[in-house]
Amino acid sequence: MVEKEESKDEVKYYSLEEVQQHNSCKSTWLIIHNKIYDVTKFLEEHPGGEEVLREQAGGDATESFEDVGHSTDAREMTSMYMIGELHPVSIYLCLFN
Ligand code: HEM
Repeated sequence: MVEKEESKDEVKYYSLEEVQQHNSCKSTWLIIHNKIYDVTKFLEEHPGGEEVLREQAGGDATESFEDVGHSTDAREMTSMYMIGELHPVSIYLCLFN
């Protein structure tokens, strides 16, 4: 029987609270455009340095990510670290609180 290694069409949703727990160098998650990225293994490789990513750890890095004006290559690279999306309820709460 052939089994799929992973199902690409299944989106994993995380709440803002879950993302906020991953704010250390042991586990560093970021939100960019409502998508969640685990950049723990990328910290040392990031051309813009580790520090800028750490500053945003556990939170929404969309504005700083866009302010830098990342290249198309950098944008494509983000998909390697995407682990899921921000839960719609968290998006709603972020917008209206
Ligand atoms: C998964 C997320 C990210 C990826 C894959 C990524 C990737 C990259 C890459 C490939 C570069 C080299 C320049 C380019 O190609 O544009 C770069 C530069 C840089 N990045 Fe990121 N980046 C990410 C997130 C962030 C975030 C959240 C910030 C800000 C908090 C940031 C700040 C910077 C800075 C300051 C530079 C240096 C720009 C320069 O020297 O001109 N990056 N990044």
